[in-house]
Amino acid sequence: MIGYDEALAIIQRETARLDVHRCTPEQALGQVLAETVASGEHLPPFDNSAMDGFALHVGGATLRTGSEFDVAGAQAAGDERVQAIGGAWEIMTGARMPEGLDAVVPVEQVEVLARDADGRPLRIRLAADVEAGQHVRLRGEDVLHGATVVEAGTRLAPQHLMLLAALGVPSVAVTRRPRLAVITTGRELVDDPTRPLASGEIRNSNGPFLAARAVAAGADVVLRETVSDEPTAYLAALERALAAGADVVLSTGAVSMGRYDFVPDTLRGIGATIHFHKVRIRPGKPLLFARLADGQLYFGLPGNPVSSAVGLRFFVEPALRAMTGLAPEQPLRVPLAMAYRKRAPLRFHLKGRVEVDGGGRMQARVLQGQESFRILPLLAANAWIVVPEEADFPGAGDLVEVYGLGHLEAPCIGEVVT
Ligand SMILES: Nc1nc2c(c(=O)[nH]1)N[C@H]1C(S)=C(S)[C@@H](COP(=O)(O)OP(=O)(O)OC[C@H]3O[C@@H](n4cnc5c(N)ncnc54)[C@H](O)[C@@H]3O)O[C@H]1N2
Ligand code: MOO
Repeated sequence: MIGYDEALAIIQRETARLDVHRCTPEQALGQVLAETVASGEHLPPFDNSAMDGFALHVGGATLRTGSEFDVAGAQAAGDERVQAIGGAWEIMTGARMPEGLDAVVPVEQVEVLARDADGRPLRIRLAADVEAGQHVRLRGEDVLHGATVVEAGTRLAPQHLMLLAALGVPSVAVTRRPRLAVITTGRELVDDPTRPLASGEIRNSNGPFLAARAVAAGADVVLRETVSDEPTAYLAALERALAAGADVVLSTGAVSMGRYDFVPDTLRGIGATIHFHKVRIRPGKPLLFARLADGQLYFGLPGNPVSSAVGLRFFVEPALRAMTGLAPEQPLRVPLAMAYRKRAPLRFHLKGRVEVDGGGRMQARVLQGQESFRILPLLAANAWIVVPEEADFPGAGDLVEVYGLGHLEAPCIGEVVT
């Protein structure tokens, strides 16, 4: 049986970047940039005023309170380049600075001494000193033409769209979203919530969870089906998954030691390469990772609900990152709130809460109810706490690794709940 780091290295070795296409930045929201974007424009594109007021020429000295100026013209946002020859120019926020002027005095710091018949100011007196450069936003002050603004490997968020729009970037190169299929196995499973359970049946909770988590992880779910414990029914579902274009197929159940655990043998029978089966982790030890004959990745997740969640979070999500060009994750390291004794020399993935104590310090608390069939404690969890194989009894205050509930979500920080 291999350890987690070895398993992760195999997944990364076996995972290739998906193809790249160009689309508008808005269409690329949530996707990962495949090429670095450099600015083709200055931002701001011209020197402009940060205030409604009057533009002046200051030069090397300070213009003193009480100085008076005739108003030579007016500039509003959208007005084109204009040459100023002395005097004050009435100016609006965002308007292009008249050439030759280098400062703006806000309208609140000016006394208007005379106006024309339409109420436009003709002469002003300064009610405050004015320094060169004040309230002027310089061309290229935010972004210079040619500067790198978004690196390849960045997942585009709304703030990237704001900057790319400000710079007039019409299209970006992004890696397409991975397509994923979920096949839940087990003749005990019931998908219809209105159907009463017959003896021995349970409801399928892995299917809806994994499909929702896969979407939150940046994948498109192209198929979700439940099959009985019949290899033929399973193979038919797998064929439909591949026909739907899946890059990654997940199944739950039928990977352990039971008589109906048909997934490994059935995969071998269709020419899949099984890279590993069973990892030194809890929960989720019987996890299987394979490559199908046509190159698609296959994750056989154990059937217990939390085992399937751990399999998705710590095995499938790293593969989705590698497929889209996101760098491997870095966990937070947070002190444990209370000592935790592990019951086996395995790497543990624990339902946890990151909390802030009374002194404002972060702590990670292992929740009650760690068994892999227990779903309810997941609702109190805001993070996964990972305790490595070699640490058997980490004490209060020892640093442990903390991961968000999904790879695109930072761990939340909650209040201490007692
Ligand atoms: N003799 C051994 N038995 C088991 C071992 C072992 O090493 N030796 N490992 C245990 C561990 S750990 C796990 S995890 C499970 C994994 O079993 P399978 O992946 O083969 O899954 P199933 O047996 O089909 O189901 C396990 C469990 O999960 C429930 N289940 C399955 N699918 C769903 C679903 N879609 N929604 C909700 N619950 C589901 C299923 O009814 C079982 O209770 O094996 C242990 N046994
Ligand atoms: O490791 Mo199993 O995944 O304990 O439930």
